[in-house]
Amino acid sequence: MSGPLLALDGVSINRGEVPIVHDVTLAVRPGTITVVLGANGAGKTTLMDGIAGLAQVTSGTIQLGQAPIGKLPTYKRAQAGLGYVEQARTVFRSLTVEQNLNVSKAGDGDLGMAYGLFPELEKRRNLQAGHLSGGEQQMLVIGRALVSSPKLVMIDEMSLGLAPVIVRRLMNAVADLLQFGISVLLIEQFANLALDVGTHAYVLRKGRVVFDGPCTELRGDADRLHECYFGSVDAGAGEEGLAR
Ligand SMILES: Nc1ncnc2c1ncn2[C@@H]1O[C@H](COP(=O)(O)OP(=O)(O)OP(=O)(O)O)[C@@H](O)[C@H]1O
Repeated sequence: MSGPLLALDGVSINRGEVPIVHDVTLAVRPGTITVVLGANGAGKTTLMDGIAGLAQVTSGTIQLGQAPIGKLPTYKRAQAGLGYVEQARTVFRSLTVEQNLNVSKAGDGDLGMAYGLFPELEKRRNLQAGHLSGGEQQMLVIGRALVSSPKLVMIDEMSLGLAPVIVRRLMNAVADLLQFGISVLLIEQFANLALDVGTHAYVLRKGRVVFDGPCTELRGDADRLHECYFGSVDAGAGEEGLAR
């Protein structure tokens, strides 16, 4: 496929009656990790929720491959090949690892990719998910998104509350997804980690795209990143993610 796998054109999204995301045009090319960055409250999660059908898209178009998916219910977007790892790291605590994966399995999906990416999970397949560490629970949540063989996975802030060494392990796994033919749209609070694995980056500020370019343009350039996040006036709060 030569065109983008996921293409948004002029997309605006509301939360209830409140416009949050404005006129976003964005593309994820096949075989790439595309990164969405921005300060707290910039609208990153709302953007992903809109793509998944969990927040109201008020204008614009969303295409997955050749198919317009912007008016489909969430489960049909998932059937069309869209996986979504939401920010809340929710597992069924009393079910085993394998049962958690099977719950998410659609049709002839299988667990091979999840276990291939995270051998830790295969070793603990019969353990109740509530006994997993935070990092392993995040692996399980990502693994659940893989059992339906998605074309593209959106991952929202998988690093929340996890130690840096675990975050790096997860980032490596995200990079490995490309070998399974899965492209990624990644929201990450630790900008530099995301820019290390990503190909293309967008930065959102107040719901609008203020940067659209290769990750290499932002990698290691704290001043540029700061300006994208906060503009030249708002400098100050919420910079903890920029340093890592
Ligand atoms: N359910 C909701 N109802 C109304 N407003 C909401 C709702 N969810 C989020 N918002 C508001 O939308 C704005 C964008 O929030 P969103 O979670 O999309 O940003 P974000 O960039 O993902 O931030 P964070 O990094 O904090 O998750 C914020 O001002 C937030 O208060």
